[in-house]
Amino acid sequence: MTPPVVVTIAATDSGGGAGIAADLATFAALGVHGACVVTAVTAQDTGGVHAIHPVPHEVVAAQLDAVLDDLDPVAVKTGMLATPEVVRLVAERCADRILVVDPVLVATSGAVLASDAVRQAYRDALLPVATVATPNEDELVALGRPVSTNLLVTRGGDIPTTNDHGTGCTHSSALAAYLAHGLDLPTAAARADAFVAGQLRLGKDWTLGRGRGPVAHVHAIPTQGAPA
Ligand SMILES: Nc1ncnc2c1ncn2[C@@H]1O[C@H](COP(=O)(O)OP(=O)(O)OP(=O)(O)O)[C@@H](O)[C@H]1O
Ligand SMILES: Cc1ncc(CO)c(N)n1
Repeated sequence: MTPPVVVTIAATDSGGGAGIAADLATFAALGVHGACVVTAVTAQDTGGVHAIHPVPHEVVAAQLDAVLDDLDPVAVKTGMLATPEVVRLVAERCADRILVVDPVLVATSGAVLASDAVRQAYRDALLPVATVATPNEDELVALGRPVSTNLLVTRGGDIPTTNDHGTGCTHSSALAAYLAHGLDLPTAAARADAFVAGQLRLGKDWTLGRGRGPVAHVHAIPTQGAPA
């Protein structure tokens, strides 16, 4: 059976925990084909965000045109959009699809990932056309109320771990994947919570990097067959 297509519009994380890496790993795990539109390149590790380099607007638009035209994704998930122009572009081009907006404004590390103009564009243009938005509590405050869309406010959880970098991206991607498979919003939301919890449990004792490690993006680590 041909899998549904979901496109993530987001930035890279050189540490592999958040952003596009998290999104594509989650899509693959949940049986959807993932396409990706890269909005920015970040220099990032388990300690924080060191640099952000936005991709030129026309290159973002060209990626989005290519994917929408050829692969016809049933669902779109947005992560870090980097500029107000890209926020508006997504609102214009993707309003007729399942649209999961993770308004990436503030990372768990506290790093500020968006300007005031980006925030304003979310409020004016993108949130009103979203199927659902998944701000964390800091982002909800930053967006200000009221926001006119279905809101699924994310907040940590009860699994004790410091390996939680990328949980927000993983959660919103899982939500988009389950919606793409046809589940209703409450069921998709419950499954997305369970998926993230399972991945957090898998990686809770890992020692990757010196800071807040990535949420697990693998599924089972083979004990046999690795090169000696
Ligand atoms: N410690 C935890 N135990 C169980 N579930 C968790 C935990 N941390 C996160 N989650 C799940 O992941 C979802 C997203 O987490 P959170 O709100 O912390 O993301 P975030 O702040 O956007 O993360 P990031 O900026 O690192 O991507 C939560 O709503 C919850 O379902
Ligand atoms: C690229 C990227 N997207 C999203 C987040 C939010 O955690 C992050 N830290 N980095």
